[in-house]
Amino acid sequence: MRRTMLFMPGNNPGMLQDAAILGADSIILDLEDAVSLTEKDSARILVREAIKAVDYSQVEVVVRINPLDTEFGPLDVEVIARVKPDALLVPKANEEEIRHIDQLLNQIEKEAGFSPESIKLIALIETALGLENVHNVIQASKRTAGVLLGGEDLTADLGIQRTKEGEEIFYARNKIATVCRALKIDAIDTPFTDTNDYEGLEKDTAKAKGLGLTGKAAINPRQIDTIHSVFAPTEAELNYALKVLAAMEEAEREGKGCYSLNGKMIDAPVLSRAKATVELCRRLGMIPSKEGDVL
Ligand SMILES: CC(C)(COP(=O)(O)OP(=O)(O)OC[C@H]1O[C@@H](n2cnc3c(N)ncnc32)[C@H](O)[C@@H]1OP(=O)(O)O)[C@@H](O)C(=O)NCCC(=O)NCCSC(=O)C[C@@](O)(CC(=O)O)C(=O)O
Ligand SMILES: [Mg+2]
Repeated sequence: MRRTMLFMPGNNPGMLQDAAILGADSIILDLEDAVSLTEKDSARILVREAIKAVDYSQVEVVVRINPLDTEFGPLDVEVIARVKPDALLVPKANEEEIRHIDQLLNQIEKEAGFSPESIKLIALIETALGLENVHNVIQASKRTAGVLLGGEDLTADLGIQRTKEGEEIFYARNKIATVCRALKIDAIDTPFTDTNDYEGLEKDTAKAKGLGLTGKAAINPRQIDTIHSVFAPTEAELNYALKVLAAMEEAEREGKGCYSLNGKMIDAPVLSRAKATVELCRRLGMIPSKEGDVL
């Protein structure tokens, strides 16, 4: 699961050291915008050494590289891929760049003796062109495991203002959620940048979830619990899903093909949503995982 992907500057040793125990599903060790030009080389070395030395087995380790057309990008791929992070996050992703990185990784994996395609890619969609081409961007590599929406850069590219309400990124969220769902990969929402506004974060996360995004980037550990709680089904949703499944079992016992719950017909989409809710609750440990324990 990638409910939370926590960004941290790749030049901050303290943050890299503690990153595994903060509770995020993924951590993004950033070599791009959070690191100044003068620190790019030292940050790359620090991130490489952290991946070698720190026990990150509890979290997914993602490294945001610099674009390949900068002097830093190619070296980021070369140096970081050799220590086998779980994934690289590709900023301002476009088709060509994803294809090129895929080829570089093929070569490195072969030389290093890693399994083919063991290093995944996450495409950071933060340009108008990337958004319009998102389907092709994803399909440029079989490694693409998710898309992350970059709201700040995208709105800058569109020449519009970024607001807390986020109406201006409705289309981007919608498009990314739909394409990712169609291609069965994760759709991660842009970070909420006011780290002290928990209510705003909760509303923003709920909006993204409501449109079909499957997780959200974070920029501070204090944001993790709020995001996780929004992405967890509520008690009411779980109870309803359990009732739907119980009604289905009863209908099956009675040989009925069609049945209702509290007067509402239960059809295939309702059933499949109920199964997905129960499955998610099991994965989150909200209910026991053994089949039959609950129903
Ligand atoms: C925001 C702030 C400065 C606040 O600092 P504060 O000091 O007030 O935080 P406090 O809460 O007081 O910290 C309490 C304790 O947590 C530790 N701690 C804090 N943050 C932590 C963290 N992230 N990871 C691990 N540990 C952390 C801290 O070290 C301290 O530890 P300790 O001293 O031991 O108690 C800080 O969080 C921070 O730097 N965040 C990351 C910023 C970043 O990576 N930005 C770039 C990526 S986004 C981006 O690029 C998006 C996009 O691509 C997309 C688009 O386009 O939209 C774009 O282009 O924009
Ligand atoms: Mg950005």
